[in-house]
Amino acid sequence: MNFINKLNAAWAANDSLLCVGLDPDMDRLPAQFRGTPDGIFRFCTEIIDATADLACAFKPQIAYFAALGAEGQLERISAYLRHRHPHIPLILDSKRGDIGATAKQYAREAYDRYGADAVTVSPYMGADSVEPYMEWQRGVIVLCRTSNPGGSDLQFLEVNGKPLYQHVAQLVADKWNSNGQCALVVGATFPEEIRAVRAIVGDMPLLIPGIGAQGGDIEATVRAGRTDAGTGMMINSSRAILYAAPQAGEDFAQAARRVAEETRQAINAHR
Ligand SMILES: O=c1ccn([C@@H]2O[C@H](COP(=O)(O)O)[C@@H](O)[C@H]2O)c(=O)[nH]1
Repeated sequence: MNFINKLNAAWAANDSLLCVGLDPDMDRLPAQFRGTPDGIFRFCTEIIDATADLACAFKPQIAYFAALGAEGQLERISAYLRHRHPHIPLILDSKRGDIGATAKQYAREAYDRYGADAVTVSPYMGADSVEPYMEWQRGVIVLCRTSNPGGSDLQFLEVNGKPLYQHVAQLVADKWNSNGQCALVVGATFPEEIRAVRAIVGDMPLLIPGIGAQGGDIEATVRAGRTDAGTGMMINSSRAILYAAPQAGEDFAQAARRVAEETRQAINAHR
């Protein structure tokens, strides 16, 4: 099943637009997972099992694995997700961008090594830098209006009367999405920009990081980004779920589940 079909099915099956981010930070892992050879694998798979019926996608950010030399554990996490929860898409957040020959290797890394259903890419180097991803017939999620304040430095520059991020949205909608495999990253910290992007791209899915630890407003995000069908979004939360402070009697996975459920409900209240 291709990425968009799988995403549509997960939205419906779990009644969820919540994407659970997998950003394992060694300094914040529960003590039992630190300093062991497979601690990241065990932590992430417990989070996956605790939230798989509440999520429309999982999004590992590759830096958290690569920085620790834990790419092998990410491979095992991806295989685990495919085996145990095959209906939930895996989005590899790697934001690569390079010349075509190198992009071909990055695409292989994402789709073959990690078996990702979709991968985030930077549009900055243009069409030939994303073409190798398109050849795989999987999901390609292009950075458009990122959630960080510094994203405005370039993404808000006026070009021919409109901000650069809107040109990116238009380019992806008109040209790069010819096989219907694209999505865009737009931050929850910028709901007006979500609204503007939605108006440009129709029903194209949006990956929306920035709620939870970054403080984005869930209601404003959902109102701005929902499609007529009440879907169209993968609203990501990573740290707020992974490191939810356990309440009395809870363990870390139960706390993660509680926050994931609260977040899903908060999103669904405005769909
Ligand atoms: O514009 C962007 C693009 C990607 N991210 C990534 O999403 C998560 C957010 O984590 P939180 O803990 O929920 O803040 C993280 O992996 C970022 O690299 C983003 O935040 N903004």
